Amino acid sequence: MHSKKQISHDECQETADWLMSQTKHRPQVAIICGSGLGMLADTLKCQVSFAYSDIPGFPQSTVQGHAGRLVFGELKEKTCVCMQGRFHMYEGHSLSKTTFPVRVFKLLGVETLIVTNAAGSLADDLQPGDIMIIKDHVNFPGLVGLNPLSGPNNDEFGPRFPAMSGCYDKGLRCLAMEIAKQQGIASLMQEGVYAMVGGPNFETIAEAKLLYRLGVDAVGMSTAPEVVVAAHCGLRVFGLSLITNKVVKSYEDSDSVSHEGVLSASQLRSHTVQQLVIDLIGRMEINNSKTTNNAV
Ligand SMILES: O=P(O)(O)O[C@H]1O[C@H](CO)[C@@H](O)[C@H]1O
Ligand SMILES: Nc1nc2[nH]cnc2c(=O)[nH]1
Repeated sequence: MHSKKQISHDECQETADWLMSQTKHRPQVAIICGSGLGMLADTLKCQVSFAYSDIPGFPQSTVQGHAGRLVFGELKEKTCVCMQGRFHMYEGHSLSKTTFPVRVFKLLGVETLIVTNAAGSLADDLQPGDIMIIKDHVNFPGLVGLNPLSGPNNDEFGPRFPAMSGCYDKGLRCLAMEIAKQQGIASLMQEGVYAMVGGPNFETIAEAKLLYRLGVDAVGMSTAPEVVVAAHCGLRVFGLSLITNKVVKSYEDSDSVSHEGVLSASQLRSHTVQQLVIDLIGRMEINNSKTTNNAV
């Protein structure tokens, strides 16, 4: 399952070329929507969308709440591409497949990647409905060698040993907090550390206690591989976790988490997340110039 075989630069290029032959949109910003957060894609103007099953080389989404569509369009004068549904390691995709879209985005000319996810909170002061700006992550699968960059390095994308110390852009984190204050939602927001675990089961109480002691603020089953690959190829990254549940970390607590609960909690706040992301895209500066906007 976790084959070391990397998807080659040529294979990524083939998919990018196919997409560029199907739409004149040339995205500057890519957005990966977390569980239940796919409605963000519906806000794009002049939309052109593709089912993942129609895109050469693309894996399929198998998780409820991940529609499986790639949507191109305009948002606040910027050209965007939005993944309505991401790929997770636990679905059985290799990590190279899981992160394949990120490299395709790079080849499409994307400069900034926005990742969103639904996550459980460990921090005492993060409640369901809160939004955590990801300032750093712990990539548990990566720490034991389940890393999308394992295998021969693809020098065309980036170096063998990429630094990860600044992988969540500080300027965008500050801008998001400023926007949250202006939108009156600052009380819902704080920065924190996201940990990726392999899933698909949720945490045992002992695992939850361990994560808590390690200083992890929120936990989920995605995002870190995408961010590692994005940082490797020089994309600027911004990440948000929508807190959908408290992780049960006491044997006295009879609460239990479910994916259905995660989806309904994320839908309750999806509009707030949307507004934040829309304004962030509107206010962020992009270095590469826009090549097209009005044609589909
Ligand atoms: O990380 P996203 O895709 O938002 O999804 C989160 O929600 C699912 C569990 O309910 C897991 O896939 C977890 O990673
Ligand atoms: N691992 C994990 N992933 C989640 N995604 C949403 N909530 C959770 C959670 O509590 N744990």
